[in-house]
Amino acid sequence: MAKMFYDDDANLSYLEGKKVAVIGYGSQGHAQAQNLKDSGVDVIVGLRADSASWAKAEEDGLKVYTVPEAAQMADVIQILIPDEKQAETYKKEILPGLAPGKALVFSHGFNIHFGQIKPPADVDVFMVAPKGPGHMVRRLYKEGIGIPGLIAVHQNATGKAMELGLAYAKGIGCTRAGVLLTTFKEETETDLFGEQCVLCGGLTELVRAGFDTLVEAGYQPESAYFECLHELKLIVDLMYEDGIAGMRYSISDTAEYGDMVIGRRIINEETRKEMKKILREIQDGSFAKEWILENQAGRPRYNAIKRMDEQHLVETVGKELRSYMPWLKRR
Ligand SMILES: NC(=O)C1=CN([C@@H]2O[C@H](COP(=O)(O)OP(=O)(O)OC[C@H]3O[C@@H](n4cnc5c(N)ncnc54)[C@H](OP(=O)(O)O)[C@@H]3O)[C@@H](O)[C@H]2O)C=CC1
Ligand SMILES: CC[C@](O)(C(C)=O)C(=O)O
Ligand SMILES: [Mg+2]
Ligand SMILES: [Mg+2]
Repeated sequence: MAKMFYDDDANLSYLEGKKVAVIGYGSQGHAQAQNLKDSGVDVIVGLRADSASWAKAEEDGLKVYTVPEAAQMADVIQILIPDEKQAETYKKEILPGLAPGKALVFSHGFNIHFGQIKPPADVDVFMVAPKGPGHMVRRLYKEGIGIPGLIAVHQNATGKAMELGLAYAKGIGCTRAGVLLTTFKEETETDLFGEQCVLCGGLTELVRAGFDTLVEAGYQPESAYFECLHELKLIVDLMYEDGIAGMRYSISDTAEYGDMVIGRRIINEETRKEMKKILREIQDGSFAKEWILENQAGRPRYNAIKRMDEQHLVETVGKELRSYMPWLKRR
């Protein structure tokens, strides 16, 4: 039976008298640091001395230090810089600031699970992983809404790692929606699988393929954009609120028949077989190895595909259409 934790299961007092350093002020860093601050936690931010984010974090009312200073000062150190940069920064700038009884925190298990970071045995190591993008972690917290999270303890040196982790999860708003007890292995593997096959890779490729098919058949790109990208959010909102069956309640019977019968031709046995293969590559470490090597080589594949995708017609048409929708929130 899955173990879930909610607001009443978490006590912020475990963070009382402790200083939390959030290392990095990107997607998750800015969200978690500000949510913790608004929850009354004593939080500082650790950045590179020449960081472009330094002034932004200060404007947001946070005290900023270099990474080694923040690691030295804090009792709880949350590493929120990109996964591929964490191991080096940890070794050079965070490890020297660790001391027995301190806590090291992650929002994704990549570096612990794949053995890139091996913390000393006398510190707590836990993960609080929001199941949502950082900008939504912040936006929804301000609206009084929570984003679900995962919690896992890798090392419990103090005997209080779980309590501290739950306090942290409450501080960033996750216990409002529910925090699931998991392991670093389960979080790492499911998170990588989800972002590759469904949430990001599967979705963006599906949108572009649908858009391209319509445009190549001579339909207006604007029509293809509304159909394959814009309306996706509205359909997903219904699934988010009420599941797949709930979404089907709102669409026409014609759409529902197409959903049930034609959808299976798009995501077919071959696709499911490929998903299983991708999962195996995540589980056996091949994907992690590939990503680490891609970074060591200066990201040639990442940069080339990113450049190409940014120039796709779906982006240029979408940019123009969205400029007439002033209600769309800007990051
Ligand atoms: N993005 C998300 O929504 C989610 C992310 N996660 C996990 O959270 C962690 C952080 O991811 P994310 O928020 O996307 O990261 P970002 O790419 O947004 O992090 C950028 C921040 O990291 C800083 N940074 C980059 N390199 C260094 C370095 N060498 N030394 C110091 N600071 C550095 C940047 O500094 P500067 O400002 O100077 O450029 C910036 O502040 C990862 O483990 C990720 O898997 C988990 C759930 C969701
Ligand atoms: C879906 C991508 C994600 O796993 C996330 C926002 O949860 C990430 O790594 O950014
Ligand atoms: Mg991820
Ligand atoms: Mg994720």
